[in-house]
Parts: sequence; C-alpha cells; structure tokens
Amino acid sequence: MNTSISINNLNKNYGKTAVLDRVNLQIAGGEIFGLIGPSGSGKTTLVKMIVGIDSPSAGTVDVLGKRLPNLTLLQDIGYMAQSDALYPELTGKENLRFFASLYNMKKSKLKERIAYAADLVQLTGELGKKVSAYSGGMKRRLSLAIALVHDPHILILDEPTVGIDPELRLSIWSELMLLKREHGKTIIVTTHVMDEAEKCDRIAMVREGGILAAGTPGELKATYGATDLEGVFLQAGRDAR
Ligand SMILES: Nc1ncnc2c1ncn2[C@@H]1O[C@H](COP(=O)(O)OP(=O)(O)OP(=O)(O)O)[C@@H](O)[C@H]1O
Repeated sequence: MNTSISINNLNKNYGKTAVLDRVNLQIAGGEIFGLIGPSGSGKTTLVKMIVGIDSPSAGTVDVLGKRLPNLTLLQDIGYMAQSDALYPELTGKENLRFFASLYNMKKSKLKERIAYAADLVQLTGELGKKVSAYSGGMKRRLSLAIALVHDPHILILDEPTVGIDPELRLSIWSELMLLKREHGKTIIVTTHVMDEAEKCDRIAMVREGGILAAGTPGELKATYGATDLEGVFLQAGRDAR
C-alpha cells in the first residue's frame, strides 16, 4: 500500500479522559477513507490530529512521509472543519481569496482555482454576497470550496454534506470521486450517513475512542454477516459490549 497517512498507537487525553485510545490506521494515497461512529466517539479529535491542529498525548502521525507536527504539510492538506470558520462581513469571493492567499499560488492560478472551487459547490452566482447573508448550507459549501482551493494532495472533510440538499450532496460526492480517480487525491471523510460511507473505498468504525473495525464496505459486511453498513455498525457495536 502506498501509505499517505500512518497513525500509530495514537492516544489523546483531555484531562483524565481518554478520547482516543491506541488508534492504529494506515490510509493509502488516492483512496476515499470514511470514519463513521456515534456522536462523541472521537472522529473529529482523530481528524484534528491528522491535520496537525491538535497534538497527540502519545503515539505518532505521519503524513506523506513526514512526522507531525510539520508546518510544510499545511500546503498539502485541505481541511473542512465541522463548524464553519468564515468571515461573515466579507463576500464569498473575498473569503475564498483570503484563504487562497495563505498559500503559495501565482495570481492566474489563484483566479482559476477560485473559479473552479466556487463552481464545484455551485456558489458562482452567490460569490458577491456577504457571507452573513448566506444560508447554513451555503456556508458549508463555501467551507468546502475553501478546503480545496489550494489544490491539496489530501482533503480532510468533517461531515462535509451536513445541511446540504440531496441533489448537491450527490454532485459533491461525484466530484470527490473524480478528484480521487483523476487527480489521485486522498480524501478522508467523517459521516453519519451510511450511503456516503458505502461510497468510500475503506471505512473505519470509531467507537469510544478506538477503531472497532476497518476495511472495505464489502469486507465489513462479510465479516459481520450484514447486508448493509447499518447492520455492520449495529453488530460491531453489540460485539464490542
Ligand atoms: N477540547 C476538548 N476538551 C475536552 N473534551 C473534548 C474536547 N474535544 C472533544 N472532547 C471530547 O472528546 C470526545 C470525542 O469528541 P469528538 O468531537 O471527537 O467526537 P465525534 O465522534 O467527532 O462526534 P460527532 O459525531 O458528534 O461530531 C467527546 O466526549 C468530547 O466531549
């Protein structure tokens, strides 16, 4: 496996509480990897460790062969957090331009990337509006555009389609597939939506800070004798008790 992300014996404690406990995970370059698990199981915490915005209590994270923390990796990672970090008094375009300007990009490339990212999330016609006038779904879409505006190798998306209507959700997923297929991007997605998990090449089930099971959707269904991922999820939870 051409490993893009390697997580070894990762622990994270907040005070005396262990939020992640001995997590081991290898994510290949060019795969869509899903993290699924109940609310509070540790998905966001894990994702923050991979982005490098929070540090482990123990264990290591290597991204593209570099041990975290490593500032040079910022250019290689696009991160969409669960809550939108946008400037409400700026327009959508000004937000995109601001975040894009944090990266090393020529002016012509920057313009092209902003147009591409806005089109991808179907916000081109709304870019002149202030973000304070955006709906919740529009803010999510702008956050997604910002995550990929600098053309990173790795996209880390924390519940990217929450608040987005089914049609646009489908079109975002087909674009994620295309980014993987034609541009070799590695994409990590957290989701509660089983039909999104089904679209991932591999998934890991996170529960109480640990990885309960990992594999392709097909492998997991076979292991747990389930016909769908909902069944896998329920069975894996019961087995863990
Ligand atoms: N900064 C923090 N300080 C203390 N506890 C925290 C902190 N961040 C997260 N936690 C705790 O860590 C646990 C895991 O939270 P996390 O946000 O990673 O879960 P999650 O699986 O992403 O949940 P959801 O699906 O609801 O987003 C929770 O019990 C949460 O309360």
